Amino acid sequence: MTTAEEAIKALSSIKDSGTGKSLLELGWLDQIRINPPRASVRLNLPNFANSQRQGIAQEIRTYLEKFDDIDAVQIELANSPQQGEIGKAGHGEMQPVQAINGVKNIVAVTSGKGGVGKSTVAVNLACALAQKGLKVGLLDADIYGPNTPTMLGVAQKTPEVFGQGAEQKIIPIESAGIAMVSMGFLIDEDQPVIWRGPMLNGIIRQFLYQTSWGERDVLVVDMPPGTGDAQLSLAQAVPITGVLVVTTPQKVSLQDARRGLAMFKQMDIPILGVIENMTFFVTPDPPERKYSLFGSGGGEQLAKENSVPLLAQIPMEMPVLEGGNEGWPIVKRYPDSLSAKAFKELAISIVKTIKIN
Ligand SMILES: Nc1ncnc2c1ncn2[C@@H]1O[C@H](COP(=O)(O)OP(=O)(O)OP(=O)(O)O)[C@@H](O)[C@H]1O
Repeated sequence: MTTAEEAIKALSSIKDSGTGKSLLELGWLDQIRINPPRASVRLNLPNFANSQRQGIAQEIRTYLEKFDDIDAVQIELANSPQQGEIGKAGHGEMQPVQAINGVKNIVAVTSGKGGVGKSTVAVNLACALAQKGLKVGLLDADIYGPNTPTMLGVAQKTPEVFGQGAEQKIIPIESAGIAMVSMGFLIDEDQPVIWRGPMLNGIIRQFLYQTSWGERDVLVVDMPPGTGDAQLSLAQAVPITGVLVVTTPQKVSLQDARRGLAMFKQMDIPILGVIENMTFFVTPDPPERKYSLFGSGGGEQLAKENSVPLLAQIPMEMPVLEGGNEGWPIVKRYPDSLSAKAFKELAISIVKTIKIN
């Protein structure tokens, strides 16, 4: 007669497709009862693994039905305390955040509102960090506007994938000394995409764990704007070193940025600081004049309210936009411009804050 020990041994070869770790090791197999011809298994999956539920259940059935005396396998779901809760997923007592092998720091670039320059900041910060000799990765998790491939001039490329099943790995695209992967490589830019929570979870986890990142001092993550499933998925999956909140100076942008910042704060994830973009407009023709097109003081106010530093004020300059369109980030194209200098100073602050040598 099949024993519980034999069943556990058989099930120990089922792995989480994200980390490659066994379900037993992860504590996702909560209870196993063997009473031939019946067997029952209780799963205790964290929210982010819900997209794998059906696949895991199928694998459990396949393994247990191989025993001659078992022909009915029941799968139950444990009531996970994490269900639906925006809790202390990142740094508190809740299980399980899993680091990415070889990745020392994860910095998420976020904003409350779209179009404030989050991707521009993520790309230029990544470039400026790489220019300082750091090993940098960039994960573009912006499902609604994955435009970092365009900004880095690699929109036509497709990353290679090797291996099979849970062992599959994505090879990041190399550009400007950065290893990057993007939602933009997977979806058609011109087609609207409706992402449901579990799908989004699965894809973000694949990008995190099934990318061959190698050794990285920093992985910069360009988040979608807002406070949705993508933010939650990231926060529940990996230990985030800190978050950078991008805003423009005006009040309407600030209100959204406040919400974005509050979400990460609520999850106990450190806020590294605020970045104010488009602080003033610099005319392309001399004499150099500065125009505060969007008012002033917004970034400073947000930083003060939350007792975090205002890490950078990035001017609005035509070459930033041109560089973005042409796939040639400003820190590389015009390293002496005011914006490039601001991005480089930002990189220095980040290196100091997260203590990378
Ligand atoms: N400092 C700047 N000076 C000039 N243009 C800028 C600046 N920052 C961003 N832009 C331009 O503004 C546009 C929006 O920027 P970006 O795509 O970085 O914003 P986003 O917040 O990531 O947007 P989304 O929410 O769509 O992802 C881009 O065309 C970009 O080149």
